[in-house]
Order: sequence, then C-alpha cells, then structure tokens
Amino acid sequence: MALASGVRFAPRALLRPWALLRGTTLGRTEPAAGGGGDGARRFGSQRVLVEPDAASGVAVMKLRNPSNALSLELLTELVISLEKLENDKTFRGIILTSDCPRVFCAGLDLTEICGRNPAHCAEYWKAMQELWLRMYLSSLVLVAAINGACPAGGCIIALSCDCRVLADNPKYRIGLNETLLGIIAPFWLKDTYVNTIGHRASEQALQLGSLFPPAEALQVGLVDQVVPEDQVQSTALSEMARWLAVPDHARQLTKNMMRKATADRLLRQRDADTQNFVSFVCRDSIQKSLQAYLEKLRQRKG
Ligand SMILES: CCCCC/C=C\C/C=C\C/C=C/C(=O)SCCNC(=O)CCNC(=O)[C@H](O)C(C)(C)COP(=O)(O)OP(=O)(O)OC[C@H]1O[C@@H](n2cnc3c(N)ncnc32)[C@H](O)[C@@H]1OP(=O)(O)O
Repeated sequence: MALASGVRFAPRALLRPWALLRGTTLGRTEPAAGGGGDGARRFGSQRVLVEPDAASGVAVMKLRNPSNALSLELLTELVISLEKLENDKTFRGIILTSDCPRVFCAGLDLTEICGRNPAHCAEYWKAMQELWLRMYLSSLVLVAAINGACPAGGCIIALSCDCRVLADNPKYRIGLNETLLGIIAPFWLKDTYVNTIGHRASEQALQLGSLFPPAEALQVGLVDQVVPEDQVQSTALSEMARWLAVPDHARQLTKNMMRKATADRLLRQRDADTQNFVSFVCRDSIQKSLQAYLEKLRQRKG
C-alpha cells in the first residue's frame, strides 16, 4: 500500500488492513438504492459507505460508525476507501458526509487512548496522521457536507477538505475544543487551523477551545457555506461542480503549492510527534481527565 508519507509508517492495522475488515463488505460492490446503471455501483465497508457516480466523477463517502468517533478501524477504512478512489481515474471528487443522525464526526475515539498501552496509542496516532496527510494532500477535490456536530478530530477531517458546507442547526458546532478536555492540538493541526482562519482567530479559538455555531463558523471562515439542513447535499454538489470546472492539473498543482509546506512539517517530525502524543496521553493526569470526560459523555446519554 502506497503511503502518503513514504516508508516510515507501518502501523499493524494498515499493513494488514483486510484483517480488520473481515466480515465486512469492503471491496464488494452492490447496486446503489434507486440506481442500477453504469456508475451506480456502491462499495464500502462496515464503517464507510461509498456511493460512486462514474458519470460525474464524484463519489459520496458516508461515515457510519457510532457517533463517527474515529476508531482505528474507521481511520483504516477511510484510508482504504480514499486510496481506492484516488487510484481510479474515473473519480475527480469526493463529498464526505455522515450517515449518523446529528453527528458529522465526534473526533478521536477516546476509547482508543483511554486505558490503552503506549504501543496502541502510537499505532492509533500514526493512523490519524496518515488519514490527515492523505486527505490534506489528496489530488481529488474533497467537499465536506457537514450534517452534524463536528468537534476536535471531526473538525480536523473537515479542515483537510477543500471546501466545507455546514447545516444551519445551532447544535451542529464546529471547532477545535481540545483545551477544554485538557489536551492540546498538535502543531500540524494548529497549522491547518491557521491556514484556514488566520493566526489571531486561531490563537483565540484554540486557547478558548471554541466550538462555533454555524453563523459564527461562517463569519470566521471556518466553513464556506451555511445552508438549511435539507440543502447540505445539493449545495455540496454545486460547490463540487464549481471546483471541478477548473482543469485538474492546474488545481492540483496549486493545492500542492498551498499545502505542501504544512504537510512536510509533519512528515519531517512524524516520529517525534507520535512520541509527544503517546507520552502526553499516557500521563496519569491526562488518563484521569479523559476517563472522567468519557464517563460524563456516557452519563449524559441516560
Ligand atoms: C504536545 C502534545 C500533543 C498531544 C496531543 C494530544 C491530543 C490530541 C489532540 C487533538 C486531536 C483531537 C482530539 C479529539 O478529537 S478528542 C475528542 C473530542 N470530541 C468531543 O469532545 C466530542 C464528544 N462527544 C460529544 O460531544 C457528543 O457525543 C456528540 C458528538 C455531540 C454527539 O452527541 P449525541 O447526543 O448525539 O451522542 P452521545 O453524546 O449520546 O454519544 C453517543 C455515544 O458515543 C460516545 N462518544 C461520543 N463521542 C465520543 C468520542 N469522541 N470518543 C468515544 N466515544 C464517544 C458516547 O460516550 C456515547 O456512547 P455510549 O456507549 O453511551 O452509546
């Protein structure tokens, strides 16, 4: 499997991705609902459903994990689906959205870093880096159709797209709220925020752990459009058409020019970034506060 980073990254899950997917439907195709003609074959896995439309060259990728928390399995399946579309010259763009009601993506799956050993945390963080690198540097146009809450790691996924359309629902807040959990956004995530909303706005939002409701997210430039919920998909398609109207080679080279330095910074320090993450999250104090946060989330449900 070709990796965005070259040769250094070899988490077990990605070296043996199919082992994780045993019993799932990844790689199988089936007719899309209401479809049946050329380009209407969907494929996917347990946690990622892909609805490709060969005629338009656009695939809709739907996340369908509980709360779309970024488990190791979800990260792995996302990378595999992305790679499959990248390698198929039929496709020029992906619309990324959620199949879970009210949640686009709940961010890191905290159960992957709570009570886990350092090796697991390292493997998990490398998978997170890999997904970000692949999405941020993708040659395809990525449009996020954000149809639910989008905190922290969910915001990372959205920020790595080229364009963001957010449903106008005050409960669907977006931002990097890490500090409120007692954790810190890594430098590459901070850089992505700065690239999107500027230095001062990022400084404020990161320190305060701001989660922006739709109107504020639009105002600060975190999303490109806010539309009624039932128009998120159609607006994402219109945005996609606008981006695909540009010749691919010119758009791709320009994207690379804009993003390469940010990605290279992580590529140069990937191992150190992993070590920082592991030593930070494995501290007793951080483990205790993550446990308490998870417990609060579970209780809130009842
Ligand atoms: C220098 C050193 C650098 C060190 C770097 C350190 C860290 C990395 C830093 C940054 C990277 C990114 C970090 C993150 O992403 S942390 C995660 C942040 N996410 C959140 O805070 C969101 C928490 N969830 C919610 O607010 C809500 O669940 C929701 C997403 C708004 C959805 O609300 P809803 O009411 O629809 O659902 P529930 O709350 O009932 O949740 C259902 C179910 O899901 C579980 N769950 C939710 N979120 C998570 C999660 N992130 N991880 C694991 N599990 C989650 C929740 O507990 C419920 O579970 P149950 O079993 O009860 O069904």
